[in-house]
Amino acid sequence: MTEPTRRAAEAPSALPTVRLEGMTFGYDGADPVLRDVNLILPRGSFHFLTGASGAGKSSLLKLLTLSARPTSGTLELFGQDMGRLARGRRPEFRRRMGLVFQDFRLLDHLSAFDNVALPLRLSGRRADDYAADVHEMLAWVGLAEASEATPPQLSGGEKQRLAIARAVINRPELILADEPTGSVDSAMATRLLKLFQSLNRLGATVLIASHDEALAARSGARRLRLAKGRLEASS
Ligand SMILES: Nc1ncnc2c1ncn2[C@@H]1O[C@H](COP(=O)(O)OP(=O)(O)OP(=O)(O)O)[C@@H](O)[C@H]1O
Repeated sequence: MTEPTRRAAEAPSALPTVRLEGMTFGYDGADPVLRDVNLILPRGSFHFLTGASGAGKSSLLKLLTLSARPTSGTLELFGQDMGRLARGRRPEFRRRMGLVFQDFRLLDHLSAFDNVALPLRLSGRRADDYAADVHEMLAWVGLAEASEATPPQLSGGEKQRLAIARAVINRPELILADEPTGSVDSAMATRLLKLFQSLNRLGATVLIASHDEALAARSGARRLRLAKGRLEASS
């Protein structure tokens, strides 16, 4: 099976895809779970974010996906200050991201094919134009035979692979993935890592949050580590 064929992303720009400065975040007035986080993800970079359970990895991703707002500090995405962004413009920025959630968030009433096709349909592409791309992506994540199955008919690992296929089908500029290999065996984890690496080579900025230190080490990606809400570069 060949790697997915994709057009190269836009030309690089000097502005980083993500810039966080002095960011602190706590849930509903509780003690901060993230403290004074400074982070720059240059355009086209690939980072792994590791850290113990409860360290704040998912919380950091929630901030980057605009699902939560920092208590203090600055968040810039694609060169724009999110603190000044009108609420109604958030979907516009989210559409530039491919999101892989820990709980998958698939649409149970749609087939695997239609789950993956959804972002393409929403962006106005026609079914006869995108069908081959969807089948190619399903094949890449090992779900060629399951295109008509609905998520409840799939195993945990298959759902995870489907969620990844849906997140990246639209060639997002920024891929944010929360434990994207937590439900698959190590051979599939390596295969999914290759998918993220090939999308990164085509220009996507990638941040993967994972417990899997061994996969992070094998990835060759830059490493970030959260410990008790504080971010440190680990290599
Ligand atoms: N919705 C919430 N409301 C209140 N506290 C929360 C909420 N979500 C997470 N927390 C708390 O924030 C802290 C960081 O949690 P978070 O889920 O970000 O960690 P994590 O590193 O992603 O953990 P894991 O690897 O287990 O997914 C934890 O102490 C957690 O209990």
